[in-house]
Amino acid sequence: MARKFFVGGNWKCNGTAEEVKKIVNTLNEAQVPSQEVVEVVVSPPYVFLPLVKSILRPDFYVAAQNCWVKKGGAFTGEVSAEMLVNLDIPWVILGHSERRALLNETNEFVGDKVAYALAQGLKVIACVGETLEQRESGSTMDVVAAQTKAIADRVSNWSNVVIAYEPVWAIGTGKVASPAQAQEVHDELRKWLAKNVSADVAATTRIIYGGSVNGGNCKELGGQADVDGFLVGGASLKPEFIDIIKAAEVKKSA
Ligand SMILES: O=C[C@H](O)COP(=O)(O)O
Repeated sequence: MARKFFVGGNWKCNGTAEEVKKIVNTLNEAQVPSQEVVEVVVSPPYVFLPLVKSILRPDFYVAAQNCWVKKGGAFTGEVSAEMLVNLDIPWVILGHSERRALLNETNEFVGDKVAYALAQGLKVIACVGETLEQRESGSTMDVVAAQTKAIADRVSNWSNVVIAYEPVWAIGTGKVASPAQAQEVHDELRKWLAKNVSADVAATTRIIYGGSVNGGNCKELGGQADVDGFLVGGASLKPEFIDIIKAAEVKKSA
């Protein structure tokens, strides 16, 4: 089964209601490849989820940027996976490096969240990636494997998981991984899945790249054999996000 190109826009903690409407209007008017070619998901801050869902074109989907690790209750400030399901929000981003670093989310905690969200029926964009220090010390694959293992230890059905490889040093820095660097890690990650999960999961799970993706570098990155799309931060707030969605065409002509 071919892996459908996936483009996610992570708006992080940005925007006013007016700005969000403007971004959605731009997306709604864009001519992009069909749903058969590319799956597009945008992830606004929590408070804007219902607004975005209500005005976004029907061939694009919404994602939350996080959710709680277990059933709701006395967890002030958290939003449960069940609430997202209740609002018909299909996707959630979990394990983003900003949350791992700023909110001390461990591999195990992220693994628990992924398993819980999937069990409630959400689809998950699970983020992994190494810091610059880890890359320079040669431990990129050990770090990414440990992050993925914490998920694999808790999840058996991978059909609703997209893995986002996001090297921390490339996020928001303008210092994008080279196509070869991205391909190398994606290939290693796929081999890790084949060895530790199954050949089928390795072949079918989409591994997308994130970190300073923009309208200029998306085609070459997207043309790599094991790069199945992108998780885009800064550029997803700009009209160039449409060019990034269109990069899905590189796989059609490959
Ligand atoms: O989730 C998205 C990533 O953190 C990438 O962000 P960026 O495109 O601004 O580097």
